[in-house]
Amino acid sequence: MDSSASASPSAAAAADADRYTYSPRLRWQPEVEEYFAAAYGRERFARISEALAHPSCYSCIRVNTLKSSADAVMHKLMNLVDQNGICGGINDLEIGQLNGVEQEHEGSSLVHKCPYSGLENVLFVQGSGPHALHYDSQPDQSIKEVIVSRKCAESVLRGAQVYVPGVLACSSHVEKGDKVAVSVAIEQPAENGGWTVGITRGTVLQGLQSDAHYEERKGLYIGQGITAMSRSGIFRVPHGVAVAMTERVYKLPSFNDVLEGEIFLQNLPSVVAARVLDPQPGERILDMCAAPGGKTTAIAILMKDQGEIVALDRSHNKVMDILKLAAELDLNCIKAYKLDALKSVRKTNEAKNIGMAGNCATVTLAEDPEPCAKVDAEITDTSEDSSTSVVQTDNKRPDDKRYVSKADLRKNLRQMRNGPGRNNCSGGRVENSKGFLPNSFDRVLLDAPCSALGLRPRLFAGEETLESLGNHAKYQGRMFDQAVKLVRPGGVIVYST
Ligand SMILES: C[S@@+](CC[C@H](N)C(=O)[O-])C[C@H]1O[C@@H](n2cnc3c(N)ncnc32)[C@H](O)[C@@H]1O
Repeated sequence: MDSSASASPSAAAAADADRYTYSPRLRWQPEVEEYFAAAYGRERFARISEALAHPSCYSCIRVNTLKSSADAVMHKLMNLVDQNGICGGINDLEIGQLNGVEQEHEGSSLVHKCPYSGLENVLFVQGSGPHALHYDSQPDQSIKEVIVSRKCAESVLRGAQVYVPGVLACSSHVEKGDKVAVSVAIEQPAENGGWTVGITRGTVLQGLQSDAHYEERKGLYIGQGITAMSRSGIFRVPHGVAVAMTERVYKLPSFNDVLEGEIFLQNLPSVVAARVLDPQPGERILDMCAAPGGKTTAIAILMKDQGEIVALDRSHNKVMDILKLAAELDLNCIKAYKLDALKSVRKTNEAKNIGMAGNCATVTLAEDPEPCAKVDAEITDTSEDSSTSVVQTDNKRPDDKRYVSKADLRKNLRQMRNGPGRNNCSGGRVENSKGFLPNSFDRVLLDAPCSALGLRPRLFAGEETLESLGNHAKYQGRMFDQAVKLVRPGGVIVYST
């Protein structure tokens, strides 16, 4: 490289070996680091912190047992590994090293059944890493490079390709088909006491020490790949693969479009949460923070798609995600609604006023000619208390767009008695819910939103302060109060985070 041109070849090689490695150090707010070091012990927290910056070396797959069996899927996955190497191009030699012996069939050694009782629907597919990589360069030429965002790098470490929006900077003169080293730009302390990435998208790299964040990227190389477009293309087109990874620090299975509808990639603790809830066919279940629906669909499958799962999320688009996933897995017992879980207990006097027998007053009716998303926006924008503004109509002006007539409410009630009909399918629509009566669910899953500090790999943890961590706990506590009210006496609540 230019920067080491004046050094001896062996010194330059040593500097390169040091530079082109993956040895990230997770950054925390100093107060948070101190807090955890005191809580866990300094050494243990250092180990936790180091482990968080690396991905898990296996993928966990939940089988949709309504469509297939664990044995059948295991067989198919083994064949796929043998035929296509879904494990990101692990070659025979590495497979042999991974298992200590030369393997004739990769699949049988890489796909395993979960050994824990009650989790017979779970399979593990083994990946490998970290691998020490050799980054190629032409004699007398600097290595061509691409710098990606942290989020992009976290996905690449889990097996994804580099997509266009994730690229921050690129060497000059990169053409389609060039081999590039891929590194990641991570937030650094800023002068104002905050954090900054400090690279403007489109920055040109010269392979010099004067390049953007040259020093800081030492030890942050996640692999090597072939560019799928030129430098100008990467910064011109809105989407698509920018770099197809050929060598990775971590080789993990990629399940893009593999056995769609038959399998779902899910972390083991999430599978366990649904299992512990132990839902029974025919029951009424509430999943309070449900998107994108991983646990909701696990629950539906455990219930053999019989009964009712009410899946809530406060985000319109995320409710759409739940509906899409349910459709993909062919599950019909899931009803997803947009609702702030902090307001999921319906006020009982309101229910009496409108003679509600059930619990769900969907604001948007099947016959409503306006897309629900529009109604959502109106409600969210105009009222702090979005869940109550719609039905308390008596004091509303007739021209108020949020006004819902008694006829509408009666229609709504009829609809509830008769079932959701076509309105239950996604079709781009999302229904609002008014909340639910106390004691009205057999089981409640509260998978509360959290700091996500335990999600691996995590390359930066500086955004959380002690105050924000404390606030998560308060928010979670308020949700738990709602869950307690909604479960029937003798019912079950599972709290997971
Ligand atoms: C941990 S994720 C849930 C993951 C989900 N249970 C699964 O297994 O796929 C937390 C979810 O809570 C939602 N959320 C956050 N605050 C909420 C609130 N007040 N009411 C409803 N949903 C909320 C977020 O939109 C996010 O989708």
